[in-house]
Amino acid sequence: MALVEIRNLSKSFSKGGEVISPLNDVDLDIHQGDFVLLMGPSGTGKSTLLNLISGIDKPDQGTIVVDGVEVTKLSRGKLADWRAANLGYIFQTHNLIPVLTAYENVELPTLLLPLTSAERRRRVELALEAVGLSDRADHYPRQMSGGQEQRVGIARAIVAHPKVVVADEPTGSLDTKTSDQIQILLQRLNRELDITLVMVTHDSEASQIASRQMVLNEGKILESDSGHSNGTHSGQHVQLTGGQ
Ligand SMILES: Nc1ncnc2c1ncn2[C@@H]1O[C@H](COP(=O)(O)OP(=O)(O)OP(=O)(O)O)[C@@H](O)[C@H]1O
Repeated sequence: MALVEIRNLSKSFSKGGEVISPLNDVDLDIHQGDFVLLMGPSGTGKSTLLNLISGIDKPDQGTIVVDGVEVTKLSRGKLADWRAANLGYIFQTHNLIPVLTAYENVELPTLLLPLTSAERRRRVELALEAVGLSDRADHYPRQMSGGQEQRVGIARAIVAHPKVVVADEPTGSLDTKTSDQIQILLQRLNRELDITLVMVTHDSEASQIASRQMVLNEGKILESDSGHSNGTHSGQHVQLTGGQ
């Protein structure tokens, strides 16, 4: 069984008296450990698909099942709980809270989970370590570079140990060098922590780091076979579980 099963998914919007249908009867299976790249021209529904997978928006038709839970059926209240425990979201602009430190920004999502304070601290420390920012825990966003801020955004997305992490153009606001570093970090998190990732990008070079590559156009998803196989990584392994 796939980790994410999308069936007959359709979504339309009314815009200026016109109906736009970015997703039209879409089927897609995403498996545990996949790193899916979602590409396509502007306005073709890539963000719409991420918002449906993460339960931020509801489809007009179709179902999304994540690890056996039909997300498209959950009530608003249940969706918030489900999202806190199962879904990580990496934004293009990291959306960090400026008056909180890196540690506090990463800790935020864990406050919604039933964790002891010791377990919460352990998870935040491991997430910061996974993105290479343990030494910046007490820094505020204004004291960090754009790349470091995005690392905090990534730590925040993985701290709850979500089943799926979606990323909407996570390198879209970064320079080429920083963007490459963030992509390599995402690849490591995918390979070493087995984090399932769905990433929207306009950067065709990102096909180097993903295991599957898809293009969304005219309401449909087409998968190309140019993604890289998700082999075992031989480098030093990071971990989110603290070895337990
Ligand atoms: N809430 C909304 N109300 C009306 N139209 C919407 C809404 N959300 C998205 N759309 C429209 O749906 C289409 C798909 O939008 P979406 O943001 O998913 O595209 P995208 O592929 O992510 O684009 P980009 O690459 O530019 O970010 C666009 O025409 C957009 O204007």
